[in-house]
Amino acid sequence: MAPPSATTTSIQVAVRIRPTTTQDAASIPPRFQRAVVHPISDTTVAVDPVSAQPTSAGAGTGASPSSTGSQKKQTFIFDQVHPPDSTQHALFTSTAEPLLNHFLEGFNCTILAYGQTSSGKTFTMTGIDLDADPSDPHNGMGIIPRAVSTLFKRARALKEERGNTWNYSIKGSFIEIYNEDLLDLLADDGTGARREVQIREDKGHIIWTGLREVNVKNATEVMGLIRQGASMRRTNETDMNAQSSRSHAIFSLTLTQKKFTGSSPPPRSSSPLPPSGRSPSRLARPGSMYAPSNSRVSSPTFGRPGTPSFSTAMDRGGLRPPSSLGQQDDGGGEWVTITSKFHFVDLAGSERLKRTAAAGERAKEGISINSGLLALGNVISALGDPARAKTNTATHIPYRDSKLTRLLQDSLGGNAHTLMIACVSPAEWNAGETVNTLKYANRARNIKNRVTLNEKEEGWDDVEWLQTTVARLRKELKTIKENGGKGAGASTAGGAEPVEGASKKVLDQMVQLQSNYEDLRAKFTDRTEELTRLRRELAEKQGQSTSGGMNATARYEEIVGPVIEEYEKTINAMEAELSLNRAALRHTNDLYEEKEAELAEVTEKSQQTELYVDELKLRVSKLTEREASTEVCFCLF
Ligand SMILES: Nc1ncnc2c1ncn2[C@@H]1O[C@H](COP(=O)(O)OP(=O)(O)OP(=O)(O)O)[C@@H](O)[C@H]1O
Repeated sequence: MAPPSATTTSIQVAVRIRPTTTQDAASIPPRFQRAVVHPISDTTVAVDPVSAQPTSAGAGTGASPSSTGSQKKQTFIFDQVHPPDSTQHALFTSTAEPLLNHFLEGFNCTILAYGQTSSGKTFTMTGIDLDADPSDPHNGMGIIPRAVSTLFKRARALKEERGNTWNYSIKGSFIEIYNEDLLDLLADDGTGARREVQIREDKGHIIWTGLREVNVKNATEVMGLIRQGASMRRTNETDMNAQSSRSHAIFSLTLTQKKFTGSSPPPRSSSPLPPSGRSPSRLARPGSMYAPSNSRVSSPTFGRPGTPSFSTAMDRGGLRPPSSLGQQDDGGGEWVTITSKFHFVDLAGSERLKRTAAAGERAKEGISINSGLLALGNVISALGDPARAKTNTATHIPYRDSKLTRLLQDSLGGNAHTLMIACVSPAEWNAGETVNTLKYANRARNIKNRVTLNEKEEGWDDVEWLQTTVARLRKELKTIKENGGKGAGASTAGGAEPVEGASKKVLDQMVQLQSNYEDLRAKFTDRTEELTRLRRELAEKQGQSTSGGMNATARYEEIVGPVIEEYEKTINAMEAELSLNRAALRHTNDLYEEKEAELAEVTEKSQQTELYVDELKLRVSKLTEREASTEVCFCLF
């Protein structure tokens, strides 16, 4: 269920009609080369009647044309229609650019290029002239490079405007689905082997695990990743496209923003990400901002559930030993993390195997591509079913029928602003596929997504943050120890060791608790996932039972029912244990604070003693001076 703050938004659909290409001239029989797809307005496209029923292939392909023909002109309405002469820049500004605003606000976004083989999907998403200037409106760069360049420009401007109350980091990943295998296009272990990526579901949200996410600092670095991934992607020559994509590819950007919510600006040292090259400050968190760039990670869940806030601890000075802070955090606020994902999806083209003259491996690829697209079509059909929208009933959506639909679950009917670009060829030869594409795209317009801001306060549920905090505290304790219990930067005369020892003990306890907490959470997630799966299967069986098979369903219920019950019990127990664990962590944190306060007190006393000693020393030297001058006077008399 979407959180109450979620808003409903429809999937936007833009159609792009590509111009006639030289490949068309070479591969399409001349009499079927005429353009039959025309924009009627900015939002309407028409497909002319295909009167002549082409029967022979010509052009040496030996294949049949795609269309069985239509005697009527067909028109379709979309959110946008782009004619063959629309430039890459114009397409970008009207489709991707507005989505970048949502992305920067913290919403997930997806752009999906859909269409038959050779309809211009890769040209639209990636384009050509990849070494050119992405801000130049005249070159052939596609949506991804332009979006990346714009994103960094905007992020830099925001940084300048907001100063140290806001920080960001960006990561890129690139995967492909090839023959139903999900592979990491950026994984490079030197062996040339491709790494598999897994899909998990956590409380209804899709998580991709095992993929390499690379920290990127500028558009040039992102372009490097795109080139690297594109070179790994399976492409091949078919009769219809000299460089046909044989896999579905998804390039993703993850934007992590840290926002300070206090009324007054946070102290410089509490900024989680230094603007440039500075080493992380002592309050830097979470670790992901500084994660080694080649780390293998799990993607963040979309719309993580609310967590008990850690703000109270932070407000009280939290885990910061005041003795080593050096400055006060009197901003009275807290850091909030906003994570958003932008998926750029370039699907492999739907194709008629006969027409692309596919055989052997090519045919296998084609079948796999088509089955993924078929599953996508079924998901779009189910989600876009007008009856479903009207009655608001929960229909079964067959996301699990393919890796592609599973991956895109959040983008289709889930938590994302999604734009589909339906790419079509203008030629009569392709009219059948074009009409199919337009029908699917039209149906996709009915799909409603529920978008919500992926915002969370740093807190007890944020393992990454807890880890960084513990690491930081350890470092600080070490500093205190090295300074002989004086605290970082303080000059005291010792006396803090016993308190420091106690403080360390509490900290160790906290680390232990945190690790237990993590284990427990992982188990909890697994059980919940299993339970969701069982429930869904049961619901499916129940759904099927209306069309017969009552006995089988009853038997299934008999078997699965107790298992579900058992899982529910375990999950309840785990939830209780998790909350106990959180309470223990909180309690330990309070203890830690107490010890830290004691340490600060001892440190302060030591400082006062030192001052007192200095004062005494001064008095002694003054007295000595006075005595000496008295002696001189005696001599004079
Ligand atoms: N808008 C356009 N302007 C100029 N050329 C285009 C345009 N769209 C596509 N093309 C050209 O058409 C050919 C096929 O395009 P592209 O490879 O992008 O198709 P595709 O849909 O990705 O195909 P596949 O599914 O087989 O990978 C390419 O040579 C491309 O440069």
